Amino acid sequence: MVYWWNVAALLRANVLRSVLTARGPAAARLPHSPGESVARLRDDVADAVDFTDESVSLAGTTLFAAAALAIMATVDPAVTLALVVPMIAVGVLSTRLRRVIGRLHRRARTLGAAVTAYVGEIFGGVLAIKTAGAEAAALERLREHNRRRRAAAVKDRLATELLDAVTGATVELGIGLVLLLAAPAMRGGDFTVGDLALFTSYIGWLTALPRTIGAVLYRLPQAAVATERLTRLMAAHEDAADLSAGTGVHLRGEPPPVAGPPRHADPLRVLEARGLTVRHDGGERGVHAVDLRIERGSCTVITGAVGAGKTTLVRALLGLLPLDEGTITWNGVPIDDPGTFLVPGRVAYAGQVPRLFSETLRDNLLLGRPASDHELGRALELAAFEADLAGMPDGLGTVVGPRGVRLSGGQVQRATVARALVPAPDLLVVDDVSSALDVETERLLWDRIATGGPETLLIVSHRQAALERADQIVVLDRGRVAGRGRLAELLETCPEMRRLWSAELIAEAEERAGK
Ligand SMILES: Nc1ncnc2c1ncn2[C@@H]1O[C@H](COP(=O)(O)OP(=O)(O)OP(=O)(O)O)[C@@H](O)[C@H]1O
Repeated sequence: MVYWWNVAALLRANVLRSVLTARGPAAARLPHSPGESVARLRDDVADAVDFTDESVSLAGTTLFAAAALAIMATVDPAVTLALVVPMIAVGVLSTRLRRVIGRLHRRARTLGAAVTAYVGEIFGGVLAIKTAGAEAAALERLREHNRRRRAAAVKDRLATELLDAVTGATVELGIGLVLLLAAPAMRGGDFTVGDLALFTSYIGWLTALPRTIGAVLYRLPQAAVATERLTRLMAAHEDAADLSAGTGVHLRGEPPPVAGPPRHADPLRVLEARGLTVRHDGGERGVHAVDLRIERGSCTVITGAVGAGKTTLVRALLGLLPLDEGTITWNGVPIDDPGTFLVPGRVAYAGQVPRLFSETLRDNLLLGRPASDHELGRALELAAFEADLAGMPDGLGTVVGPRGVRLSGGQVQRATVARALVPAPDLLVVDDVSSALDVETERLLWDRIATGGPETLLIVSHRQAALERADQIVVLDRGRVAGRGRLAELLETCPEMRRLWSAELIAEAEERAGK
């Protein structure tokens, strides 16, 4: 049991290590639904470990069976040979059925993961389903997913049980054969009662062999499917050897302390991107040939209409999305893998959709890194969170609930910004926080960050407070740069900026009037 869980932990840790640290954007490797990834870490890991578990006993069983066979052959070679024949037949049948079982198993796993993914979506969207009155439709869809999964699982199970039954039947067949073949020899006195006792006790060892081989054989295609599905979550250059490599997984006792992000030798002077192009699904949507130059101490604001490509640009720059074209340099030196270079220590990122974990506020800010309460307090103050913290009886020990449900949307958003500020990055990147923050709170946030936060800022925003303080605004329109410069210049030269600005003035005036 300990072996089983240790191997499972090793496989899961290796997949997670690769997802979190391997070069290249992890988003490109993960399936669209988190439920599918979870299903792989649960079911495929179990399949792979079951196979290795069975394989361990194969060596011992083979040794005992070989010894039993040798002893039995010296007593009566003919009867012994007759016992070997059905075992070979089982071996041949197993080999034949392997491909079929592999196909059926792959289908069962895919449909099983679809059910998990859909249940995950239902839990994530309970409110949306209820407000749309779509409970019946959602449940019917779940039933349909389940029906398909059940049909595939029954076929998969039938095939494996059939093979198991056939291998099991060879034991009974073997005993019958010994009785049948040894009867004449016993009558003639050549096969003694002692020989019969020896054969019937050894037959167990002998028949354990096809049973074990059968178990290994029918688990082999399942393990192959599982290994393939797990390695597909890992970086492109990693394979089954990396999946099972002993990479120092800590299995017993207290885990060692996590080191904070390293301070890098070459602090930011200028981060430059040229010709950044991302085509979502190979089409027009995304960003096209965007240049960006971010100098130390500057505030750059990316703005544009809904769907203009702002998030895509930021994520492409940070290596979170695969680039179709473009180069990125740090102080003039090309970065060949932004995903592992533009990370805490150099850059911190607060995404548009904030993610908190079901832990305390302190753990959410630290994420395992070392930092004093004083440093946390400073980050929270920069993120305009200190008044909220003062109102929390448990302070930094407040448990925020799954995804931070016990906090307001604005608190989750600002806690995420505070988390990005804890490691005091060279460059702070914040994607549109305005959906959860009112105009005044957002203004306070930018004021605080501008006076006491990181020197260099890259902000996605359409708010006046951000646009007015920008040294450089990049206006995106349908994935392309429509204008670049300070607000005053752009209001003169860029029609898209004028349109966005007047829409923003109206929206903020309405918000202040409480509409
Ligand atoms: N993963 C994806 N797959 C396919 N299309 C995508 C994907 N992500 C974004 N898009 C599309 O690319 C375009 C740009 O999206 P993006 O999220 O970058 O815009 P945005 O300016 O950040 O929008 P918003 O203001 O709503 O945040 C949109 O048309 C969007 O539908």
